[in-house]
Amino acid sequence: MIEVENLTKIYGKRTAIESVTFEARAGRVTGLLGPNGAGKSTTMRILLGLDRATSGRASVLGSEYRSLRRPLTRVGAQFDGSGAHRGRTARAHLRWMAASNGISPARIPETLQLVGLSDVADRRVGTFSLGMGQRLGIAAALLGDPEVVILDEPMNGLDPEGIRWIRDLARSLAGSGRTVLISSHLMGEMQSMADDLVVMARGTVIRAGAAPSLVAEYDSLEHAYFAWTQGRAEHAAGGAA
Ligand SMILES: Nc1ncnc2c1ncn2[C@@H]1O[C@H](COP(=O)(O)OP(=O)(O)OP(=O)(O)O)[C@@H](O)[C@H]1O
Repeated sequence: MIEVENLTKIYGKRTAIESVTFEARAGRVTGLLGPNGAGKSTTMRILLGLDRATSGRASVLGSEYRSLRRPLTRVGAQFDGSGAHRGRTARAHLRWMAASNGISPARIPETLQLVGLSDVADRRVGTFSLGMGQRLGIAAALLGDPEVVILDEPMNGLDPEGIRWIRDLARSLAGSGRTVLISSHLMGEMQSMADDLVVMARGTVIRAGAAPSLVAEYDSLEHAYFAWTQGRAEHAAGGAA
């Protein structure tokens, strides 16, 4: 369970997010959507204790992330690719993460298998494709077998097979009772993956709720998304002057 309540973050004179409120529930995939600059990453960073809120509250499993004990066994997050050192192998990266978080080494081969990296586990991360790097980031998120999984643009750089894999993974994580929060710009994928949606624009939540009812009056999530966010992107799309 993720609860975000009246969350506001101000950087200098810039309000990145304002009074953001939503929940992501256990057993469901919650899709976080919004144009560039909407505040999705800021919200996720605060949820993960990587940044402090100016005001408001963000809790995971009933506590602030920073106060969770052995957080990687409670909350797994993939943010900005894998974050692994380029000179390390995938296995060594996971070994280091497991050792520094009290996670059983037995989880390393299991997780490598789960993300499809067993065959390249002993290659240096610097030789990985974008998609392999994404898979390693997801492996790190799942290593501690957490109850809450947060994925920021996990489909970036993945081929169609990889995208389908993420969709199935998200569904199976939610199917086993986990809370899954995913941000993405891929509307077709979000439509087939998300039970609930949180749509942000210019730092605020403009729609939140069960995906089927939010999208009901539109042909697709993509149509709905454009109707909701029209004129609310931080930067207007370039056109002829
Ligand atoms: N460290 C920072 N200092 C100043 N402004 C920031 C900082 N981080 C984010 N912002 C601003 O806060 C707003 C929200 O940015 P954020 O990265 O959270 O959006 P986003 O929805 O994740 O966008 P994207 O889809 O491009 O990743 C933007 O206007 C951004 O410029």
